[in-house]
Parts: sequence; C-alpha cells; structure tokens
Amino acid sequence: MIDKEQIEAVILAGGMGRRMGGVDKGLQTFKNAPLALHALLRLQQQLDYICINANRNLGAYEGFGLPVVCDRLTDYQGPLAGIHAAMSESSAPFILSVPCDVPFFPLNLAEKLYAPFEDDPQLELTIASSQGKSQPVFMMAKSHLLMSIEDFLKRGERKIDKWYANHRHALVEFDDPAAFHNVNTLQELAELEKQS
Ligand SMILES: Nc1nc2c(ncn2[C@@H]2O[C@H](COP(=O)(O)OP(=O)(O)OP(=O)(O)O)[C@@H](O)[C@H]2O)c(=O)[nH]1
Repeated sequence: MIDKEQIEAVILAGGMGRRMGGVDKGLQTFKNAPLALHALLRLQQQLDYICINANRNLGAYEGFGLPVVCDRLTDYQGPLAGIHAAMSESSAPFILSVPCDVPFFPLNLAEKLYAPFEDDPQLELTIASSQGKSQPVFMMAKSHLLMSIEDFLKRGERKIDKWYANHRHALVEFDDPAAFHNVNTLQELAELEKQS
C-alpha cells in the first residue's frame, strides 16, 4: 500500500525548452491549460505533496498554488538538477519526479514506483519503463541520494541513466507506451492537441 505521507512529487519545468525555441515549456498551452498544470492534475489524483521545479516565470508557477523550487546548481544541468532542488527543500523520504511535457502519464505511476520499496528495503530508486525502454525522468528516489546527485553534477556529469546505474535500482514496466509520449516542439504540441 502506498504511504502518501512518505512521498513528495516534483514537476520538472526547469528546462530551457530549446527545441521549442526557448519558451518555457511548462507554460505552453495544451487543451486550454498550461502543460505543467496537466501534470499537476494527474499527480493530485495520486499524491498529497507536490511542488514545481522552475527557473523562470516563477510568478506564473506560484499561481498554481504549490511551492516552487529553483535549481540550486546553475547552468541548466538537466533534470537531475531539478530533482536535486526538490530533495534539498523537501523533508519527505521519497521524491517522485515527473517532467512537465508528458501530459498523459500513468495515473498509477506513484503506486507502481513505490511498490518495489516495500519488498526490498535496500532499494534506492525506481524508474518507469515502457516497452523495455527506461523513462528516467519518471523516477522515485530515496532522498538520501541528494549528496550523490550533487557530487555527480559537480563533476560535470548530467545524464540520469549514468547516475542511477551507480545505485540499487529497479525498472518498473508500464503497459501503455502512449502514456509516456512527450512533447519537444511546438509542432508536436499542436499535433498532439489535434489527435487527442
Ligand atoms: N530543473 C531542471 N529541469 C530541467 C533541466 N533541463 C531539462 N529539465 C526538465 O527535464 C524534463 C525533460 O527535459 P528535456 O526535454 O530534456 O529538456 P527541455 O529543456 O525541456 O527541452 P530542450 O531544451 O528542447 O531539450 C523537462 O521536464 C524539463 O523541464 C534543467 O537544467 N533543470
């Protein structure tokens, strides 16, 4: 059984959005609402504690009514920097991360990523996987990994896959590959809007 008290979720909206021309991806409109709000609405069905990681337009994100955390390490070091920021500010033993650009992620994400920890107390993190391919931005990690992330980023590394390989982890398979469809360009956003 999932213990919601143990987990804080972070919506990662701190990227540069280069493939969207440098716009703030989380604030782009999809089905009449900002992308990050879609993520929030899905998380609210799963967990009670949620924050947003953003590095610009902070007022707009604060308008969602959640705590907003900024990267502590500068220079846009990738999604791990956002997970690091959330871990730094949270007192929850587990952090669940989701990106802001996957509007249909599974509604049983938190439950399924939490379950393996109950069977294996040594486990440090779980990562979503779909059709055998990992989706590493969808991660549930124990908060004691904060210093490990910090050391890794300070060494100039940034790839999540390389980081988690050093830790006891489990991949958790999800059935519906469409749920992990992410949007990288404004054209992809418009196409997804038409399809759905
Ligand atoms: N906090 C933080 N989050 C990031 C950073 N880079 C990417 N992300 C987040 O990680 C997720 C996946 O991001 P990407 O699509 O790889 O990067 P992006 O910045 O959104 O877009 P591109 O610049 O086009 O790659 C998104 O939720 C981003 O907001 C970063 O430097 N800091």
